[in-house]
Amino acid sequence: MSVRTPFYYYDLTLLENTLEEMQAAINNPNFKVHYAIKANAEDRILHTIKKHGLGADCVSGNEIKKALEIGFEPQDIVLAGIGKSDEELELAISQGIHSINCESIEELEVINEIAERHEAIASIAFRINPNVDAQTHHKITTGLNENKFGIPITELDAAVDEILKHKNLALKGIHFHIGSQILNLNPFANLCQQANNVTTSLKARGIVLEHINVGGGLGINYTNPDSQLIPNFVEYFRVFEKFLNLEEGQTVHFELGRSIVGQCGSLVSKVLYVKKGASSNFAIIDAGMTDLIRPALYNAFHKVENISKDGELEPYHVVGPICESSDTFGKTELPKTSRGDFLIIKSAGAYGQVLSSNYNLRDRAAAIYSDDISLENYISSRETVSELLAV
Ligand SMILES: Cc1ncc(COP(=O)(O)O)c(C=O)c1O
Ligand SMILES: N[C@@H](CCCC[NH3+])C(=O)O
Repeated sequence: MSVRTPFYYYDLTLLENTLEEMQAAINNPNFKVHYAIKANAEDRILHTIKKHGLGADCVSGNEIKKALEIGFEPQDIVLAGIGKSDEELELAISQGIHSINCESIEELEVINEIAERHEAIASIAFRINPNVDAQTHHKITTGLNENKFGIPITELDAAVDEILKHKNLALKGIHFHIGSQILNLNPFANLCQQANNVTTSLKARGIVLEHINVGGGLGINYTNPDSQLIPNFVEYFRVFEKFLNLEEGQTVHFELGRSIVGQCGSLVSKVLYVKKGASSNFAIIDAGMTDLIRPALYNAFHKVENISKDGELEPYHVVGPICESSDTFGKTELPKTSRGDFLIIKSAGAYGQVLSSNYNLRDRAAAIYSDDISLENYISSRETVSELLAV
């Protein structure tokens, strides 16, 4: 198999197991998960997810097109985004997707105009900013007043007044998404409380919604991934079972991304050079921030392992080849590492490959899948440096 490093390696068995465990954790037939395509949009990943009965949460017209191409039914697709273009709204309305999550009162006018042109009634869910602290990294917090997302909860009444004026819009649901990589479940309980306040006040106006969309956000274990390859979905869904007040027949939508695909992907790279540094040696690898930007963007930690060597651990600063000082995968301990060793950067299945770029005019990393070749076979078939350089 001739795939040049760096490449993404996806363990499809782990993905299948994660999906099975997630579906088994759902006790309520009215709970439905839409996978957040933004986390990983590789065809084989999407086909696997679709096979397990999930819907698709999209944030652009191209994500809708991709979802349709994979075979997701329009009724299983939702669209969010604070800046949807007219073309994206046209696509969503002409395809008759399940709902458009509307993020501002200003957007309603535009959606109505497009729906009218299509002689359609657009199904709307208001994305509400609940001002709930997700207790995660500030750059991936989305549900605080200071964040750009959603309609402030204080403006909900005005938004309802506005939607009722438009004959081509139907208010079907509400939507929230408070942030990502959330490990403490309390914020989700707080979110339920806010959702209950909203449904109560809408009910007082005679409006009973078809669905409540609580977004995504469940985090994964980056520090010690092997100790928890599959997140605790049981506890996660239990929060919503316990705290969300539902009307008969009301459905609850979830938009999970990271918790489904995060642990099944690794970035596989090769050590190019080991050079002496001031406090520890630099292990310079052929993967960089163009392949996985999370460490540079959020100081995110991803566990790095040398899968070519065993032995006593030494400190290394693992860095990429890009001309940016933020192009680092952090300081860690590895067995004595040398040129040609394979290093894997773990937990890279979500917001990894999708966020890659070709800065420095670098090639983008390809993907290989566990059912094409196991990682062990791939590595052992390329043992010498000359073979490595020949791929
Ligand atoms: C609206 C919306 N839904 C769902 C998600 C998926 O979040 P996560 O990957 O944390 O589950 C995101 C990303 O944070 C989002 O912005
Ligand atoms: N890109 C972020 C998550 C953002 C999710 C999109 N709202 C990350 O890697 O953690």
